[in-house]
Amino acid sequence: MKPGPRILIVDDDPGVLRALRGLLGDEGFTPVEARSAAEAARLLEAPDAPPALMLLDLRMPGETGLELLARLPKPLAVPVVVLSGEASPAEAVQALKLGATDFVEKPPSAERLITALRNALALGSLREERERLLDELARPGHLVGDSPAMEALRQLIARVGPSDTAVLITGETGTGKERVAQALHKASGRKGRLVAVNCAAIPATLLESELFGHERGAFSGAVARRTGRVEQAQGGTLLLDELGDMPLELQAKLLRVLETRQVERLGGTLPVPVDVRILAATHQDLTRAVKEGRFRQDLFFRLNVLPLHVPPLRERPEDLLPLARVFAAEFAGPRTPLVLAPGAEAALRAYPWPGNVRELRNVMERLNLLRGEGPLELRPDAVTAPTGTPAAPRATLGDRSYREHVEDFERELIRAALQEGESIAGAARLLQVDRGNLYRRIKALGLPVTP
Ligand SMILES: Nc1ncnc2c1ncn2[C@@H]1O[C@H](COP(=O)(O)OP(=O)(O)OP(=O)(O)O)[C@@H](O)[C@H]1O
Repeated sequence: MKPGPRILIVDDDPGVLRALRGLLGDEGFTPVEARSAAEAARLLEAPDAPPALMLLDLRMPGETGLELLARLPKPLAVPVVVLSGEASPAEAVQALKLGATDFVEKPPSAERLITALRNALALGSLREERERLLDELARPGHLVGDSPAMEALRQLIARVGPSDTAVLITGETGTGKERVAQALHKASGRKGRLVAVNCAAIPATLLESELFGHERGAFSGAVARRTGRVEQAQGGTLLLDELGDMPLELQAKLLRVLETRQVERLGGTLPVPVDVRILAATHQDLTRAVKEGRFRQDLFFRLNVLPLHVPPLRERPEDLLPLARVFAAEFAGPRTPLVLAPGAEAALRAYPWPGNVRELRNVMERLNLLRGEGPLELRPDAVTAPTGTPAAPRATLGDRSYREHVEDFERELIRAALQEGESIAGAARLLQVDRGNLYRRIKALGLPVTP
């Protein structure tokens, strides 16, 4: 039989140790004993068999339980249940503040003690699970997901990452193109930074100097010399996000940089050699843009050497739960597991996710904000609720705020403009607003960029 979890019992009283040893052994735990705080500290650090939990007496001669808790690194490496007896309630509260999970009065009732130990162990493994998930999310370029499509993407990234060739990353809005770019940069082993430029968010008039930099006095307002993003990515990777929105004349300049591997700052005379790997991302159909004369064919060929497509989330349902779990871990507190209500997984699969992974992340964030005490429960209505279909305006707000009503209206207006204008630039023209501002509103409202 597999030995049960190791419980480190810390008490100076041999009688108590003996009684606890018997009780815990009977319950299937593996007791380990320490008669002083110093001995406990040593056992906690044992690299081969660290205990799963520490049951700690507060009153001990020499270093007390509280003193030991105070000096252990935080967060505590193992859950701690304290035994308070002669110790005052104030000391027990102090122990909880120092990170103990629970306290049990001495002499403990067997039932109360075993429940406390089991709860603390369950909490400990939840914490570990959360740490693991957060770790997964924070690892730069790590792609979460169990679908065959994600696995294929990971393999492709490992293969093409180390080359210097340009990569064109395509996929709907929010599918994770930027995350794929981070993965490619990491796999490239290039020493420099990954610098991202969003070609749709920067006004067309500023994009050139943003990319290529300028010399002092190159234009009115150029009060100092500025290096462009291409140069900032020296030795690293430049991600041109929303490339389909780059104005035609800049496309020509970009092509020159790709061919000559040199940039010319605005107002500058000497070209600067650059060693930069170019990645481009777009949700647009560039072949169509080429046909319609909005995108240069030569640049398209140059960038399309290694096309990499990120499929929409609705085509890879196996990724839904792993992603939901990492986002739950990201937003919810350490004691909050994700609980799936009956029908929740089916609802996730049935929903078309027009905003893809970003939308799923928003759903998890909203769920966490609306949660009271208790677990983060994903119910089917979390995704089936109509998103932002505005009710006919009434003079009352109902259960929604003024701001939410206004945002609903804005969402519908922008959605319609995107549909009719066929791109952000087209929608901006229809609405007579600045393209960069419109782009930011689209993101803030959680709308898909794709018409
Ligand atoms: N496989 C994944 N694993 C973990 N996080 C992901 C994954 N895919 C997407 N995300 C997260 O979802 C969000 C949206 O992803 P990202 O910004 O990369 O999408 P995008 O395709 O570049 O969007 P856009 O077209 O709007 O620029 C980000 O918070 C990103 O970290």
